[in-house]
Amino acid sequence: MASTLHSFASAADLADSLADKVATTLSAAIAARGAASIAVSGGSTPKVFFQVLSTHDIAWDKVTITLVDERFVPADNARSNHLLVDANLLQNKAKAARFVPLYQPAASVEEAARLATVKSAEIGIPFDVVILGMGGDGHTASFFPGGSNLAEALDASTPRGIITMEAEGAGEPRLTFTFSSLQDAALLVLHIEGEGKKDVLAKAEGSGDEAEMPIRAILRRATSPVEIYWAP
Ligand SMILES: O=C1O[C@H](COP(=O)(O)O)[C@@H](O)[C@H](O)[C@H]1O
Repeated sequence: MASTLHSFASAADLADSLADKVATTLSAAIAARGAASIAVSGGSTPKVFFQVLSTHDIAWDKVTITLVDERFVPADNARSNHLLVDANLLQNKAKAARFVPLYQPAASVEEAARLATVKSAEIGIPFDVVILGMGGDGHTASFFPGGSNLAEALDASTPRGIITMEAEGAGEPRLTFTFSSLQDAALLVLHIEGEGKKDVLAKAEGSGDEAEMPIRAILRRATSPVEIYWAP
């Protein structure tokens, strides 16, 4: 499916525009079905966008928020994506939203993935909005190059849900929605910032294996168009 690049003069401009687009999409879903869903990324990039989105006038009590991926760490760990969402998105008007965490306090990451899959199945499919990020190594969600379950995660026939991922560049074991869960969102966004990420994107758009740069799976095979939001 095609992708469209939306470039902005600053990260603040990007955050305003992306928050407007997401708010409009969520509100349209609520008008049509009485509910809306959004899966967001962690990392350093989405913080300002989260803060702006949290102030939008949406029927947040009808919105379910989850994460595209998470570290196998509790929500009070400084590296938790849940913590980032709590501090920046589940604030202001968005406090009324329901949050479905991927981390579960289970004995193993595999058991946590199983429990998270059960809990996330209550969220309607497909997602109304998915916001992906991208690492400098071309990973997105927790689809890491060299990841322990990368082939399964990227296989379009792997069922919707959460699987585990371990990789050298990932730090802790990870929990990630599969490619099949994310690729058909009504609004599928790749949010990246900085010249370095633009270079990584250009490389990913070239030829080469998906396993080397897993973002290629989204760019090449997502059934929804990929809206790329970039600022320097
Ligand atoms: O590990 C992760 O990193 C990516 C990118 O993060 P950034 O700090 O370069 O913005 C993120 O999309 C993913 O959700 C996160 O778990």
